[in-house]
Amino acid sequence: MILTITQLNKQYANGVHALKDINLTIEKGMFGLLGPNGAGKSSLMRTLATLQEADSGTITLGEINVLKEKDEVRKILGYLPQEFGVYPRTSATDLLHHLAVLKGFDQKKERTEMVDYLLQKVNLYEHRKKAVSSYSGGMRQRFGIAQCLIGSPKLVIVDEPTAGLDPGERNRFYNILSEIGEQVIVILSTHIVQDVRELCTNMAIMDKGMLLYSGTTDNALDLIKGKIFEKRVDKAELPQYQEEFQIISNKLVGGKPQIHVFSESSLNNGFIKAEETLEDVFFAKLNQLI
Ligand SMILES: Nc1ncnc2c1ncn2[C@@H]1O[C@H](COP(=O)(O)OP(=O)(O)OP(=O)(O)O)[C@@H](O)[C@H]1O
Repeated sequence: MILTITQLNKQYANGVHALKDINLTIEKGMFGLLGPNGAGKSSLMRTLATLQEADSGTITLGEINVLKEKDEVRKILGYLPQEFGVYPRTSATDLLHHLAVLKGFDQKKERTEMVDYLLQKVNLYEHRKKAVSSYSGGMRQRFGIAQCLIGSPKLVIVDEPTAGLDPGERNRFYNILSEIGEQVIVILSTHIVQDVRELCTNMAIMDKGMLLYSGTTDNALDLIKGKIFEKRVDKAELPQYQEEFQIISNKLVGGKPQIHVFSESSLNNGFIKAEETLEDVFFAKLNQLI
């Protein structure tokens, strides 16, 4: 099944043009959608999840016209929004049963098998009787994945799923997601570049409602190959470097700024060639250097 987005536009009543002529084709596997805050990622995700209307354009998922046949989409959609509410004092098992009933699973035996399977899949089976509202952030996100897998969706959308998770929980979450990505389309919307590098073969970069890149993560890295140089500098020297060079990132390493500079030609004076990262591509694209 292939998801095809064509000339998609959305402008909110306050005038913000959140989606500008978006064209994107997404196949089975993990797809990373990267963009800074306000780029339009959630607007796109919500439109795909049939939760809001577009002004113009088309979206097809296999044979389904997503913008028109919303019920058909919902049958094969799993959506994990940025924030999801849970009922207080309701156990994971009860909540999954409740959500499965809402999705039309009215046979208790079949539903119980599915709920148990999902709880095992996300490693929450031993915590199934605890209230979801008492779960840690990571457990809650794993529960979120379980609820979005009810009914074996063909399209899974997860919006900023790893914010606030510690490294161990993030890894567990990654592993579950990439397993799902072997079978269906998974769209991971995030501003965390590392999430995309580790999980996704294909990706897109969005900013201010526009699509700046779509393709493989490897091809994205090729765009800046040999053009990124790094140097550790003193804090006081930073403004001077900012004036002289195209600094695309600036991180503290051992308390000293380490700058990444984009340059078409080789740089000397203490600069060394950096190993290109997706973060460099991201910032180079946002700064319209490539
Ligand atoms: N319902 C709305 N009404 C008006 N403007 C909105 C609405 N939802 C989003 N926006 C605006 O549209 C733009 C895109 O927002 P969106 O939430 O899609 O971006 P995002 O990339 O998901 O950002 P974030 O990571 O912060 O959620 C922003 O400028 C935002 O303020």
